[in-house]
Amino acid sequence: MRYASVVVDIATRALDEPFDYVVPEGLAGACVVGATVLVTFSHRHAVGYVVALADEAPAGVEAGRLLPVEAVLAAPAFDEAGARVALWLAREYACPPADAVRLFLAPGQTVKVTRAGEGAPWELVCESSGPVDERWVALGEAAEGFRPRANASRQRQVIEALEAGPMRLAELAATAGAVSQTVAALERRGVVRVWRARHVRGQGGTSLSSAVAARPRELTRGQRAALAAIDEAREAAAGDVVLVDGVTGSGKTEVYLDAIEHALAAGRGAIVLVPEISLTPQTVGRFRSRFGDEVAVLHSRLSAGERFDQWDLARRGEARVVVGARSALFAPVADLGLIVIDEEHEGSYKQDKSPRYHAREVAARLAAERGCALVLGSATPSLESLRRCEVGSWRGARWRRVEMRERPGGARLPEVRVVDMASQFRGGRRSVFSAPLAEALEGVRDRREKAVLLLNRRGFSNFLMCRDCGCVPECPHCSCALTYHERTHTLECHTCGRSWPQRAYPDPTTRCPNCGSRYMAAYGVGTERVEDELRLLLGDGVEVIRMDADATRRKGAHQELLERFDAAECAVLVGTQMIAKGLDFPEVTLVGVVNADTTLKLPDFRAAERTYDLLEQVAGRAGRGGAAGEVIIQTYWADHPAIQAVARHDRDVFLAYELEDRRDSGYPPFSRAANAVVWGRDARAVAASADELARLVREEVGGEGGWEVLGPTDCVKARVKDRVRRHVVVKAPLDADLGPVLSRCAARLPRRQGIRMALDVDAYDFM
Ligand SMILES: Nc1ncnc2c1ncn2[C@@H]1O[C@H](COP(=O)(O)OP(=O)(O)OP(=O)(O)O)[C@@H](O)[C@H]1O
Ligand SMILES: [Zn+2]
Ligand SMILES: [Zn+2]
Repeated sequence: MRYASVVVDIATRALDEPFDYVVPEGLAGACVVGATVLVTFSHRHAVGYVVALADEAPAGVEAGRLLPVEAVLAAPAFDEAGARVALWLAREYACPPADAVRLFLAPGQTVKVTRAGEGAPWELVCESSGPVDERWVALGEAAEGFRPRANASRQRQVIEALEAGPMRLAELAATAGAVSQTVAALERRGVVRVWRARHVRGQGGTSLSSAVAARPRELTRGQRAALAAIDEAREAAAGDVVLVDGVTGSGKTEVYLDAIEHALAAGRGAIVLVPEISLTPQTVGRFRSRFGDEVAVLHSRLSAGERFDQWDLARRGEARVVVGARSALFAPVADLGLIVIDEEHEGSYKQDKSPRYHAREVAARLAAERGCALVLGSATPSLESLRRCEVGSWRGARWRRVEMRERPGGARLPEVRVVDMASQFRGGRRSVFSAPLAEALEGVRDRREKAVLLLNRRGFSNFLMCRDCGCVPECPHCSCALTYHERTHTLECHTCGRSWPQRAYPDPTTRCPNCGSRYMAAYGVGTERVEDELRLLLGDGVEVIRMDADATRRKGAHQELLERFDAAECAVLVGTQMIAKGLDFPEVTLVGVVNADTTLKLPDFRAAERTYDLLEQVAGRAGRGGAAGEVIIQTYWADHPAIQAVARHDRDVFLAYELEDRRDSGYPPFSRAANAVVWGRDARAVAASADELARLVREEVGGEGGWEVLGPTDCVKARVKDRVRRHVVVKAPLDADLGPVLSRCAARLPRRQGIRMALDVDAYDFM
């Protein structure tokens, strides 16, 4: 007899353990680890996932009493190693095992057991995105004379992509986004042809020729050292970690490409994670031009069907390199040799909804389970990774750091100038641009070059402030400062999305809600104001491109703006955080940071680290080509170590200050920190639950060394969508079982109507 350990997936109940079932003779072939199965659980049908198999009945269980697996519903999506990682993830991040297992399932494939209503029969619903799309697309007869309308940018994108030759529809979608409707429209006019064909491997001749062309001339010394370390780690097959600590533009991506090539040559696959925002056609193109059809791409802008196709290419072994955002980590790449996480310091690798896992930590676990190497790359590594490399190991794996300090071809890091805005203001200057920055921008215009201007956070500092009492209007539902939008004269809440006409808030005469003063003035700057002042300063001869959350809301807009910037002769790109990452435009000679400080003042222990990362990354956009680059940082806190470190290209200036602070206050990387948030409409019930939770945790770990329970207190965002929020912050030693402790306490909490709770282990957001 075979026995299956099954994670049962029931929407209304968070079960925290797998359950055992008997595998009937007839299902023995199909009921393997990773399969989706139908079982009976507390007198009803339920979907489950097989996470382990055994030949003996589990200890302490009478085999005859076990229920059978009733049917196999879907082919396996993960193997034993995947199952072990899923169960570990659930424990580590205090989430139900079913949530963790679902990360590994085929995208868009859901199997549910539902019923129409109380008493109605249970029904099995299988939704799947179907088998791999074998459709091909090429330019058709009508392509010659066809001119897409000016606003049909998708059409233009599709046609441009196809000019290089026929493509699989799925591949086109992976580079250009969701295109099915565009392709259908073009097909009706004969501009493109679509046909079905079995994709045959090894006949994609085009990718091979470009592969040779794309190879760099010669690796730098740092690149060679990094590559050797990665090869060694992969061959050791023990989950070793290599941190590629390379200055901006030092050629980290080239190292990943070579390392993957070596892995493929050794018969092993690779997974590459990049932040969603950096997953542009350029980035994907670098991988495709090297590895052609071996590459599958996974990201959230694909339709469910397109994601399934890409995922299935990996499962069938046709694509051995998967490039994608966070969730690509769970792609079914057989014989994995390498996991690469680019920009490993990025906060977006922490998922902000359940399961609240951190891709870096899960990748380390996967690497250990699969016996592959983990490569972390960044110009500004996280303090956690730096610390582990200094210690030399973490959770049984070896961690080592390789430095790449030079840019290839002798390109130098840009000069950085810090401008003290307080003295600019005292000198009577009211513009958002200091004198040095204005002058530098004029220089860019006169020399017909390009500049990048960073505004720290969209509209964060662009709020109304009372000049008499300092009061800042807040959202009555979310207790955070309202953002002032000049164009529309509205005040907007960026937590819940509500907005008010400026004149209607707080009253028609725009008086201060606190003291009644009439001197309410817009404070700080938003991207729109910078855009306006820029046009005023530079006149018509310079293209000004604004890139912020508003300008990129539409699908594909982000990419179009970057292409406009690329194509322009002389241009300034103005934007928020999203312009700081990964842009590689050699003609950029000036980077200006309009307001470096806003993120420094956030109530979060990582505020200084985030500011340092952002400034160093954006500074790295300058001087990547032949011409020397210049960076100008405007700040009210010129002496802050985070800013001084960037000015001097010396990370140690920042580390010395920051590490001492973290050690003193007992925060990561010297400890772990979790955030438990309780929310609901009833403030008293919220308070009671939060109090109870804090008490339970204190009871369980109180007196143990290294543990500390803070709160409960109101969250910084104390109200969101009319829910009151309180939280408890728990600090624990590095080797503590933080997740299990919190789950146990949460399970003992008395249930209260309408009260919700989120446990965030190793949290990144404490607001
Ligand atoms: N050995 C080399 N010889 C010549 N050019 C190279 C070499 N390695 C990389 N390059 C080029 O240098 C530029 C920067 O390289 P790459 O994008 O890999 O750097 P990066 O470290 O990933 O940058 P960032 O930190 O900004 O993301 C690219 O245009 C790349 O093609
Ligand atoms: Zn006031
Ligand atoms: Zn709000």
